Amino acid sequence: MTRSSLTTPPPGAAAPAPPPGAPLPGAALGSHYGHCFGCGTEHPTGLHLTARTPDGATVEAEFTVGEAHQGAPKLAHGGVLAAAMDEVIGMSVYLFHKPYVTGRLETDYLLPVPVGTTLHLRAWCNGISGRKAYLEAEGRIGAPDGPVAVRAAALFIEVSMEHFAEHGDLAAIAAEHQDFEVNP
Ligand SMILES: CCCCCCCC/C=C\CCCCCCCC(=O)SCCNC(=O)CCNC(=O)[C@H](O)C(C)(C)COP(=O)(O)OP(=O)(O)OC[C@H]1O[C@@H](n2cnc3c(N)ncnc32)[C@H](O)[C@@H]1OP(=O)(O)O
Repeated sequence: MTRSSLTTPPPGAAAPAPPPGAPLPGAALGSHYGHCFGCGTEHPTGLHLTARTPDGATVEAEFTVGEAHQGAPKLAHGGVLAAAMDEVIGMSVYLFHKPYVTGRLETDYLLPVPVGTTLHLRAWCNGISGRKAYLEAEGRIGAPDGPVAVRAAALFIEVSMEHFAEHGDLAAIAAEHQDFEVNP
């Protein structure tokens, strides 16, 4: 992965162990919000990612490229692929049960991804330092060990739940998100 210093963890930044109550190895992760473009089941043209954690520390998901996701004819739009990376990375940092948002997302596009392709996504954390989480993801064509089409490195920043309250309904977020303390 070609990455900048901004998405490279500083020396000594390690990924913490999942906290008590974090999803167990093998657990499905579900959608964090029905209208989310990445994982929402109510979104008409979203990515509809379904994810699980094989080991409690990484996230795996699949995304099948549809007609609604084209950039060039019959090829996935690069921004849509970046959204898939953003989503699966967001799910992986959510394993630590704190709210984070994307600060920076760097993406390498290695292969074109045709409509109809199922991308096998994987994301993991390379380290956390203060409010900054350093994460990485890849998308492989057709199978978990297929050719790598997309790679991403990201810096996510921990925020308070009030970050979401300014524009959204915190009570509704809390109702969907039993895992998060609204007033920690
Ligand atoms: C819906 C409800 C959900 C509720 C619960 C969540 C559960 C989730 C579960 C499952 C997730 C599934 C996946 C979700 C979807 C994927 C995630 C997205 O797409 S998120 C949307 C896109 N991102 C934004 O909209 C951020 C917009 N930006 C901001 O709000 C601010 O800029 C923010 C919060 C990122 C930082 O602002 P500051 O004021 O809090 O903090 P400052 O001091 O500026 O930064 C802190 C440190 O981070 C560095 N930093 C910040 N941004 C940086 C950047 N872009 N590049 C490099 N460094 C950056 C700064 O230099 C600073 O570092 P130094 O402490 O000084 O060392």
